[in-house]
Amino acid sequence: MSDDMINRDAQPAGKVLLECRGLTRVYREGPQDLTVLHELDLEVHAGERVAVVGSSGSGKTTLLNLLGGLDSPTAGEVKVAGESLAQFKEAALGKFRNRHIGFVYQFHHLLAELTALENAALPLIIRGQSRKQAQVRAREILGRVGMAERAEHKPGELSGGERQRVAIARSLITDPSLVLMDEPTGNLDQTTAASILALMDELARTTACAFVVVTHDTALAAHQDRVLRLDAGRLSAA
Ligand SMILES: Nc1ncnc2c1ncn2[C@@H]1O[C@H](COP(=O)(O)OP(=O)(O)OP(=O)(O)O)[C@@H](O)[C@H]1O
Repeated sequence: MSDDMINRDAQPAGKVLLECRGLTRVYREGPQDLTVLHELDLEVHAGERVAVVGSSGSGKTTLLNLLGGLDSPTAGEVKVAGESLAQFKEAALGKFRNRHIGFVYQFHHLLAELTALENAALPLIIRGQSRKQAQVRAREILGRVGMAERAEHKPGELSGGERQRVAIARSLITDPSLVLMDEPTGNLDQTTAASILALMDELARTTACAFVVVTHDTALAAHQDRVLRLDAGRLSAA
């Protein structure tokens, strides 16, 4: 058995980092209710990587938003690191997110007027670190996603894949315990996508960071420890 397989087998024994019980999201639009997630249960362990696949409109982004506290469930509960997200008021939730959760959005959400370095450093500055300290760490993490040479460029001067790599660096800079990714390799060529996968592997192994990755990329999904399919509001093994 390779070292890689030994590590993968060991991961589910880690503590439960993310827990959802009876998670339900109903959109009330006009006369008809749209139930996108229906009493969904999910557990993700520290160091585990889970892919969520499903057809367009099946509710993958809705699920990710609930897991990260960007949206509130109609019913049910999300716990991250043992804490129920529902207990937090907005400012406290923001702090909790900054401490525990990294996001990579489908559309990277970088700030246009900041350089790649400044964008990647931002979560640490929000957390109260000095600009200088934050930028040293940002330079390091940009190096890990192959973006050291482009650190001084603004998003408008970068390609789609380069912007995505900056967004990934920004999501990882706080050493989060949970990273939520919406189509992280959507814009990337195979080589860059492979380097992102390698980085995720290393982080899951060395920092016990857990990943929930929404994707249509079958190679990316197959690379995760578990693949779940979202269909008719429920999750099942794919
Ligand atoms: N704010 C909203 N109000 C009403 N309906 C919504 C809202 N957001 C999403 N929906 C609907 O909920 C369903 C799930 O949307 P969601 O974006 O979660 O799907 P998805 O699986 O991420 O899709 P895709 O793969 O196309 O990105 C869709 O039918 C969508 O139209």
